Amino acid sequence: MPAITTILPPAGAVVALLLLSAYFGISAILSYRKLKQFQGPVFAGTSKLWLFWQSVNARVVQAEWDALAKYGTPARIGPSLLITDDADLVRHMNAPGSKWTRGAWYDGMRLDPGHDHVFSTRDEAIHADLRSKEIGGYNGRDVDNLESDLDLRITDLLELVRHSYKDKPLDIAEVARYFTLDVLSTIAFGRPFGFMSANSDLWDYGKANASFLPMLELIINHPTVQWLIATPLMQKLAAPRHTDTTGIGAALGFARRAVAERFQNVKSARKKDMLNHFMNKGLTQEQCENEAHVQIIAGSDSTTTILRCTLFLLISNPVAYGKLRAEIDQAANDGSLSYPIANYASVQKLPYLSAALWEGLRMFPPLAGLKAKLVPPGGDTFKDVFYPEGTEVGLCDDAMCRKREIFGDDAQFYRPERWIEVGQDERVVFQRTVDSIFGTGRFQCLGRHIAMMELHKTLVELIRNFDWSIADPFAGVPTTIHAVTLHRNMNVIARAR
Ligand code: HEM
Repeated sequence: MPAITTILPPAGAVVALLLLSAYFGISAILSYRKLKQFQGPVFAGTSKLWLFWQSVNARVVQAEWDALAKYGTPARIGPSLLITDDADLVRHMNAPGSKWTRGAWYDGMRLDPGHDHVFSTRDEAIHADLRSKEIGGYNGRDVDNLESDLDLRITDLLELVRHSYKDKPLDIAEVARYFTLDVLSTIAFGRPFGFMSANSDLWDYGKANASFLPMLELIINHPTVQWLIATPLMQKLAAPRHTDTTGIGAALGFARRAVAERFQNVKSARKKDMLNHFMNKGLTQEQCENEAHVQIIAGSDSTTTILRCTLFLLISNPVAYGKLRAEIDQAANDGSLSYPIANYASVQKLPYLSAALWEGLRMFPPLAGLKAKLVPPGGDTFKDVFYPEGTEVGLCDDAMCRKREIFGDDAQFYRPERWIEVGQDERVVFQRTVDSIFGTGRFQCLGRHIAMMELHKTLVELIRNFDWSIADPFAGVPTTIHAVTLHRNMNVIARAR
C-alpha cells in the first residue's frame, strides 16, 4: 500500500489551491455585491461564465428574455452588466448630449484589432467626426445612384428566380443573402461581388459566416476572449484575412482591391457614389477599406434576415399575403407604381406594405447582440432607477419588440393589421419601439435608409412578379442566434405571374 504522503499533493500545491479558491470566492462575492440591488440569475451576478455558457449553448437571447420575464427590467446578467427591454432607456442612453458612452462590447466589433471604424470606435469625437463625414453617403443626399444601383440588383434577383428556379424550390435564406451582398458591394464600392450571377455561395462565405458568428459572440461579450484573439498567434490562426481565398476574408479582400483601384484611379471614378463621397470627405484609403468592411458585416445578415422572414411570414399567412398582393396590384393598375422596378417614393405610400414590413422587423430583430452602453461617471437615474457608474446596459431587442403591454396579447404572432388598427398615438409608440432595433440617436444605424429602401422595393417586386408558396410546410426552419439571427432551409417555390 502506498504511503499516504505519496498520494496527497505537496503542501505547496494545497496552499496554492486554497488561495486560488479564496481568490475566486472573494471576487465572486465582491462582484455580486456591486449591483446587488438588481435581480437576475444567481450565477450571472458572480461571474461572466454564466453569459459564456449561454453563448456556448446558442441561447443568449433566450436567456436574456427569460431573465427579463422573471426578474423584470432591467435584469442583471453579468457582474456589471444589465439587460433592458425598455426602448425609452435606449433613447435616453443614445441621445445626443447624453453622457452614456459605448461599452466594451464595441471593442469586439473591430475586425482588425489595430483598426477602429465607425461601428467600433469608443472615442466619442472620432465617432462623431466619422458619422458626419459618412452620413451624406448613407442617406443618399450626396450620391447620385443609390436607388438606381439597387434597381440593377433587384433586376438580377428577379432574373435569378425566374430562370434558375422555375418550378423548383429555392432556399430564400440563401438567395436573399446573395442579393443583399451584391447590393452592398455595388453601393459600397461600385461592383457586385457576383453571388447572384454565379448563383452560388462564393468563397463558402455563408458557411464561413455561420461558423464565425459563435466566435464573434464570444469576442464581443468577453474582453478576455477579445484579448486572446488579438494575440498575433490567434490572429494568424483564426481571424479572417484579406488574403484568404475562402470565407469572410475573401470578401474583405475583394472590397480591399476595389477600394485600392479607386484610389489609384481617382479620375476614372464613375458617378458620385458612396466610396467617392467618403474620399471627397477626406477618408484615407485604409479608412475607406474599413468602412467598406463594416458595410458588408453590418448590412448583409441584418437586411437578409428581415427580407426572408417577412416574405416567409407573409407566405405562411394567406390573409396578409392576399391583402398585400391586392394592394400592390391595385397600385400597379392605377399607374402609381413605376415599371419595371417601382421607385421608393411610390412604394412608401402603400399602407399595408408598411404594416407588413414593420411587423417583420418586430418579429425578427436581426442584430441581437447586446450593443451595451456604459453608465457615465457619477452614475445616472432614469425612471427612478439609479444606474451606478461603470455599469453596462445591453438591449434585448426580441423582448422589447414582443412586449404584450405595448403590442397586445398576440404579440408573438405576425399580424400586420395591428399597425393599421391602432390610433395614431399608439402607432407612434409601436414605431418608436421597433425602430430602436436600428439603434437610436447618435448611434443610430447609418444604413437604415438603405435597408428600408431595399426592403420596401424588393418585397413589392417579389410579390408583383411571382406567386409564392412554402415548398415543404412540415420541414420547419432551423434557426440559430449568435448575436445575429441565421436561418437555414427556408425552401419556397416561386411561380411567375
Ligand atoms: C434591417 C437592417 C439593419 C438593421 C436592423 C441594423 C441595425 C443596426 C444596429 C442595431 C446598429 C448599432 C446601433 C448601436 O450601436 O446602438 C447598426 C449600426 C450600423 N449599421 Fe446597421 N442595420 C441594418 C442595415 C444596415 C445596412 C444595410 C448598412 C450598410 C449599408 C448598415 C450599416 C451600419 C453602420 C455603418 C453602423 C454603425 C453606425 C455608427 O456607429 O454610428 N446597417 N445597425
